[in-house]
Amino acid sequence: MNDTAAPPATLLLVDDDPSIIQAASRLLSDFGRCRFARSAVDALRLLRNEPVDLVLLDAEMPEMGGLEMLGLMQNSSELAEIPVVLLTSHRDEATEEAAFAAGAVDFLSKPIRPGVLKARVNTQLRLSRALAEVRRLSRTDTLTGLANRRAMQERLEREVLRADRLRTPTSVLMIDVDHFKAFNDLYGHVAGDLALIKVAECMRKAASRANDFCARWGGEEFVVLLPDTDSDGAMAVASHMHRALAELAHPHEASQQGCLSTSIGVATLVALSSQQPIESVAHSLQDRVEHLLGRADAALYRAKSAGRSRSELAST
Ligand SMILES: Nc1nc2c(ncn2[C@@H]2O[C@H](COP(=O)(O)OP(=O)(O)OP(=O)(O)O)[C@@H](O)[C@H]2O)c(=O)[nH]1
Repeated sequence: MNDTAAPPATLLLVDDDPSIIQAASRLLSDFGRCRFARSAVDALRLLRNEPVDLVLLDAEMPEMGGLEMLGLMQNSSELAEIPVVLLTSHRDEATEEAAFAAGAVDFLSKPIRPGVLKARVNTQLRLSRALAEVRRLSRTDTLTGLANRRAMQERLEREVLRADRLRTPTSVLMIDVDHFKAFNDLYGHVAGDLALIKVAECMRKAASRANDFCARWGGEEFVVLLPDTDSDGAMAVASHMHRALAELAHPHEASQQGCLSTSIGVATLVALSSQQPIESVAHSLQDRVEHLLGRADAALYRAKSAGRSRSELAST
């Protein structure tokens, strides 16, 4: 009944009754790994430390019940998207309604009926995998496989918040392919698409730290986010990008360089000083992200005007 072609899942069983945990983990072992917790507090700790695909949660537990735990999960950005199936010995409509209102994806009454449990778990795992794939696709640029503009916007906002909290600098590169209209006109759109894929590969090579994040911003324009990176570091990454493209030497006879090149605008959000409280930052998160991108864009414009195939650093 379970989806045998699917990758193994991690299920978390939360119940204060060890016999339920034992029975459920035996029934569900075909789906992958079963983790268990005897209380909501232990379950929340585990969820914060390891990835879990589905939670089977007992509604009635001492100290903190399943509904309360579900409420905490729904209010946490890290945990809200993990599907939760609520298990309860109550069969009344009000309990079922309360489970769905609290954010449960399904509801099962005890005693557990093995066939029904397996079927419901199978359905929820398939749904959550499909949803994860939709989410991934909605954040990916299909041509280059890089993140898309929407994913970069979200990441930028998260990164600016993180940088404020940790008082670290953050930089962005705004990258635009030089004379790309002429490239398309000369070599055709298919060759143009292939060139964009090559540019994306060079970008990945140049911005290679684990937290560096590259996205296609639109058309032949890209943005790279460099967490924990000051302007010197960002200019160094920009140089790596120019070098990677020079080594690639992809012909572009309509450009003065003779090969594919980019112009880059670099902007850095300087770290808050230790005396500056986070609350003193006057502008909204969106305004700060826009301002940072605006500075990178203005620097990119200067790089284009100064002859292309170069980087310019935005003043702070
Ligand atoms: N092949 C291809 N071309 C694209 C894609 N997206 C945008 N373009 C083309 O990129 C070109 C961008 O042209 P412009 O904005 O005039 O800039 P440019 O020719 O690169 O000139 P500079 O930026 O000033 O160096 C346009 O011809 C777009 O059609 C794409 O996905 N594939």
